[in-house]
Amino acid sequence: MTQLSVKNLSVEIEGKQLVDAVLFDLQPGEFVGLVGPNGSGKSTLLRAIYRVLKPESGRVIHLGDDVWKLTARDAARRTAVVAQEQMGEFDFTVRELVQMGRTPHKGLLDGDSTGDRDIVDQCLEEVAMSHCATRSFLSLSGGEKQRVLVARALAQQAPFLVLDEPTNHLDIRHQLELLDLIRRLKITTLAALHDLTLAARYCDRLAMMHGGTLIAVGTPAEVLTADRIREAYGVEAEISNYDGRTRIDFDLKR
Ligand SMILES: Nc1ncnc2c1ncn2[C@@H]1O[C@H](COP(=O)(O)OP(=O)(O)OP(=O)(O)O)[C@@H](O)[C@H]1O
Repeated sequence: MTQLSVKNLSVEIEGKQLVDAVLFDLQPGEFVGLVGPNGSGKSTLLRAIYRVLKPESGRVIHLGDDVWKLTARDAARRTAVVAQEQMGEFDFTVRELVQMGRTPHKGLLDGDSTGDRDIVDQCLEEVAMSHCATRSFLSLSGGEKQRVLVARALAQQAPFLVLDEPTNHLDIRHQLELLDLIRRLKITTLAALHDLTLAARYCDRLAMMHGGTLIAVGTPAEVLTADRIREAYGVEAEISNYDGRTRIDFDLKR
């Protein structure tokens, strides 16, 4: 069964078409990278998928149900999100913040069970942040905050993960570790990514946006061609394959 179907999704804000009739499917366990230049509509598309921005038309079907018709609680059980503007202003400890990921699974008056605590511990461990469990979230560095937000999303144990530039703020080691973790967990994931080389290496498929439309969906090798990179990003690209890994050299001019 297809896990997620995005059907002719269009988003308009103040009369501007930001996402135009986007159509694609995600299969269970797939890691799909959403790529495209600044302002191409990646975050807007993701917001419509995780129910923050109501689409003008089209539908988002998750496991057979229209996500816009689910209750907020049901939606949170199905989709975990690491968004860009989620850093928050209220101060919690790292552990409290990750515990919030368990909320959709609990009743109004339920405390934290041992099971919940174990899940929180394990998620902090996954992102190598256990040593900061009692620290104030606001005192963390940008990259540490990002990893805690990933831990919170993992603690939600939703079958679908949406990440908006999850490697933002991360140093190279933590970028590799995070992408590796997502691959290992085999949760169906849609992630906006800027680094095309890393996207090619870790994603099963890529979806490329340009000017609000999806211009290509396919394997990294199918999507990342010099012509398409020129069309979307306005740069020249030389693509090579070294030991089965895609390498891309970029240039402003040929
Ligand atoms: N609330 C809004 N009102 C008006 N324009 C908006 C609004 N939100 C986004 N836009 C515009 O829509 C376009 C797409 O923005 P979006 O954030 O989806 O792009 P993106 O591909 O995620 O970009 P980036 O790579 O820079 O994060 C941009 O031109 C942006 O300025």
